[in-house]
This record gives sequence, structure tokens and C-alpha cells, in this order.
Amino acid sequence: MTGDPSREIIALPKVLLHDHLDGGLRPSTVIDLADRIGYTDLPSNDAVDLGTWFRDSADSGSLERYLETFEHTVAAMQTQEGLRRVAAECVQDLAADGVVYAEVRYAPEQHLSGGLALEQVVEAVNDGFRAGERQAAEAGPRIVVRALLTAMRHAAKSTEIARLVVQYRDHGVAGFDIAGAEAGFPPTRHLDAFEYLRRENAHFTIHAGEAFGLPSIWEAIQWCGAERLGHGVRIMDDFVGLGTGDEKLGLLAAYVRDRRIPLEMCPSSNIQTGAARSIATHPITHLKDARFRVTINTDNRLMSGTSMSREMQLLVDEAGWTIEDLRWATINAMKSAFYPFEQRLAIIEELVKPGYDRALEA
Ligand SMILES: O=c1[nH]cnc2c1ncn2[C@H]1C[C@H](O)[C@@H](CO)O1
Ligand SMILES: [Zn+2]
Repeated sequence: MTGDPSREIIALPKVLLHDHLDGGLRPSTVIDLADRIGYTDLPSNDAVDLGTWFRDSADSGSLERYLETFEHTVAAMQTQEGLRRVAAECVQDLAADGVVYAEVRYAPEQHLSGGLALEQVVEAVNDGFRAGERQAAEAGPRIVVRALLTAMRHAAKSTEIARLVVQYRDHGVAGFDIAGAEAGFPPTRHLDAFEYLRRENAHFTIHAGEAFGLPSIWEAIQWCGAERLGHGVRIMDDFVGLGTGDEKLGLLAAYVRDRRIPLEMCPSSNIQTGAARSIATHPITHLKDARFRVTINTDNRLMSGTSMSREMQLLVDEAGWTIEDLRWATINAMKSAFYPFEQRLAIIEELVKPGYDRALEA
């Protein structure tokens, strides 16, 4: 399984809704930033070796062990200068991969150990995103990047982070998320934050149905009011008679499909954490065929050694996806973005559709 993307796939316009800033650093930047702040615990100081180390260590089959690798990237992201650089490089890397719109998430509470305040973290990342957008526009097509602020589900900062989302809603922050180990940390632990966000007409997604099953998805949607699901792969547990030729949706799966709740699916990441067995058998294809609102995402480009183009190429090579399928998933993603309606339409009409038309005519 290489997934080396073709030039045709790289050229396609892409929309990315689920990408972690602290899961997408260039290995050389991790090394450089660690050196600047005197962090000496990196497993390697060689960029190629370090990239391999992240991929191999994240390949454990367990979400908890997968998450341990973030210790090193988060350690390197504790200064405003470092955060700005990581954010700017993130935008450049996404733009070079054909991404035209991205929502990139991170947990501000994880970047305070160098003495920064939450606001300083958000402003540094925003500055980096704006700089990255400018640099990318000089080199090629326009890219828009918005931040999602994540609260860690095992911690107790979600209300504070939710307030930050509202404070920065007109300054580059599009919404809220919770992430981290799922088992033992149900979304309802953070109900106050979600209720506050709903009263404020703010947007949020929830990581749910990745390492834990239907109860997590049900709480995320029916108790907390999630607009989108991070992963959501375990919705498959609510398919009755799967593979018998007489398949039916349970009540929750039917609700997710009927309400067009977007699924932020991340195929390679799910294989690493044990949420799926292979690209060929990943639920994303079954869910696409059943017309759920499926989107394709990277999750953590560093830990999975991946990109949007690579995820798309893998689906084409190993799960029979066509360019039309990729177009459909891309439009699904743009329709589901936490971005104003008219601007979503403009990106679909001006960038996504013409880009796919070019590819389909070629
Ligand atoms: O796939 C994931 N599931 C749950 N939590 C995750 C995943 N990928 C990254 N995270 C965590 C680790 C990061 O430090 C945090 C914020 O980006 O979010
Ligand atoms: Zn994630």
C-alpha cells in the first residue's frame, strides 16, 4: 500500500474538514523547534527517521497509544513563534496538495506550558494561517483556512475553550471540537460547553464513534447537538443484516443519514488505531454507496504519513472510487463547512466544480 498520488489526483481541488495542527508538522520543523526550546526527548534528530518513527509508533492498533506520539509535537509548539511557523507551513503544505478550503483543529490548552495565555495561542496560530494563505496565493490558487478549537475530553477546560470560540468567531475561528481518548470520556461530560455554544449560534463537531461505538455517537448527536461527527465509523454497528442482502439501518444510522449529518472520515488514521482493518474494507465506501454524507480527511498527516491526495489515491486504488465519487465527497465537505453559505457556494462553483470538470474532460 503506497498510495503515491498521481498528478491528476494532486491537481484536484480538495476540501479538508478534519486535520489536526499538532498532527501535521513537517518532521524537520519538529526537530528545529525542539532544538530552539531545548527539548531533548525526541526519538530521533534525523527528519527521515523521525517521520518513520511517528508513522510506526502510531501504528499500534490503539487510539490511546496513537495519541502518545503527540507528546513530541505538542512539546515543540509552546512559543508564539513556533505556533506561527507550524500554522503557516500547514497552509503551504495543504495548498501544495490542492486543498482550497480547510478547517484545521488544535487544542489551545495544550500550548500553555511555555507561559502563553490561551488568547496568545489562538492569535499566533491565526497569524500563521493568514501568513500561509498569503504565501500560498503567491504560488498558486487561493486557499482559505479556518481554525477549530478543540477541548481535550479527559480535561476540564471545555467551557473556557468554547468561550474562546465565540470570542474569536470573527477572527478566523470557525468552531469547536472535543478530542482525545474516547472510551471512558463520553461527550456529555462537556454538555455545558455544547449548550453554551448552541445558545451562541456557534458551530461544533465531536470526535465520536472512533474507538467507542454507538452510545458515543448517540450522545454526541442527541444530547450534545453535534453538527458533524469526527470519524463516526462505528455507525456501521447500527446496520442490521450487513452482508446478508437484506440490510437495514437501525434508528440512529437512519437518523444520521436522514439529517445529512456529515461524517469526517479518516481512512488511514482508522487503520492505525484499529477502527478499521484496511482501505478496501473501510466503512467509508459502504457509507458512500448508502448515500451518507461522507467526507474524506487526513486526521494527522505526520502520524499517518499522508495527505488529502494520498487518502484519495488509496480509495481509488484499493476501494474502487472514481473521480466522480471524489467530486461528490468534496462537494459534501464544502457543503458541511463551518463557513458562510454564500462563500461555501462560491468555492463549490468557482473552484471545486471547474477543477473536477477539467479532470473529467482530460
Ligand atoms: O483521531 C483522533 N481521535 C481523538 N483525538 C485525536 C485524534 N487525533 C488527534 N487527536 C488529539 C491529539 C491532539 O493533541 C489533539 C488536538 O489536536 O487531538
Ligand atoms: Zn481527529
